[in-house]
Amino acid sequence: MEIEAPIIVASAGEGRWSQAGTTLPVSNVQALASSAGKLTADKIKRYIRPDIDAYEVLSEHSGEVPVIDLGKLLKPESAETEAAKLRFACEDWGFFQLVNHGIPEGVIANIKSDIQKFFQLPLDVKNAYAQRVGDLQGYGQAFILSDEQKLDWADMFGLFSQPPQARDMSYWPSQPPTFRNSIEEYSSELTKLARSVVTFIAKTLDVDLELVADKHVGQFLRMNYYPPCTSTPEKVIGFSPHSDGSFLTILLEINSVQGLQIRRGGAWIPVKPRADALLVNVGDFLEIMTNGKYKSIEHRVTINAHKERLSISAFQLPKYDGIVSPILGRTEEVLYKTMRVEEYAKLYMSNKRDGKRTLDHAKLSPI
Ligand SMILES: O=C(O)CCC(=O)C(=O)O
Ligand SMILES: [Fe+2]
Repeated sequence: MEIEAPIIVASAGEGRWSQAGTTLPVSNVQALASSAGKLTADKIKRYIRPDIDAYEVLSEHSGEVPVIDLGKLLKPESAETEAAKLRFACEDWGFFQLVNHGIPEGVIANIKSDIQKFFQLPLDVKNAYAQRVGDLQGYGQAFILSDEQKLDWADMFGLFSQPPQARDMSYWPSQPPTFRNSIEEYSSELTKLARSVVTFIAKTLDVDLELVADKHVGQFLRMNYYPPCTSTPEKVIGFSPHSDGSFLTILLEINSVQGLQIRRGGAWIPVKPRADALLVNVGDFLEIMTNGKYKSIEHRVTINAHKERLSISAFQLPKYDGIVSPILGRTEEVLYKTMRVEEYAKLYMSNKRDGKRTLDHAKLSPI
């Protein structure tokens, strides 16, 4: 089996956002994982992370991730209490489970089923899709740690899906046959949902709604596939620690396999997947805009010895030629620089994703 094929990572669509990063050719991990017998020490070496245990994992707190009910935010009698919870979630956790989100069950079921089918396609078929969009560049997946190239145990496929006028479905895989339709429906539902969440977040900030809501204009969707790793799963990472280079991210955990962990108080808290929720997190741009009041929290994905894990991330993005500035810092000490979105995006793509490096660049006095 050919395992040195390029990773399924690509992006296309919304003009200049797609020029910010480069795709690095790395091995397809799903194929590598299924060649278990041939998974030699040498092959697995690039995936081993000696620092994986640097911080404690506190599983007993995994049920504490805040839960926000969109239905309650929409009802006048419960809106105020729920908005207070939303403010706390953004300030204190940077993450929340969104329930009663209103996305039709059928839309979720279709995207889940089609993404699972997509990753079951033969490697050469998936690679053909990746190569088709490859020259338009995308997210890389290799990390340079102490002179040695380290890789994440994941395959990814990502494309811009919004704004609608920039959406070109022909870049999306046409297999399974219902895939493009599922993506289109999910993407447009998510765009509506993101606007509503952004509006509620803006209300919690006590600033001109337009200042915040206008910042969210585009969406990048990325499917993530983490194969099981029968050899040393505890030393291999699915997704290196990072914070998201987005305004907000909305995550659907496709097959409810645990793996995502979020940084809190110097430890990692595993997130318990909830089939009835979407997981929302504050991204770097929102942290900058709120002058650090709302936190873009570091997170990572661990992997499983026996079960594959699938997810789809929807990054809500600001205008590429816009500016991001700490609008809430006017009456207090300003902690972040005013930056061009393009400048930040290029910095983000060029950095290894070890924690909050890119955000540190945006701080006036980096810690
Ligand atoms: O797969 C996950 O649960 C998280 C993926 C993630 O952190 C990302 O796409 O930025
Ligand atoms: Fe992330």
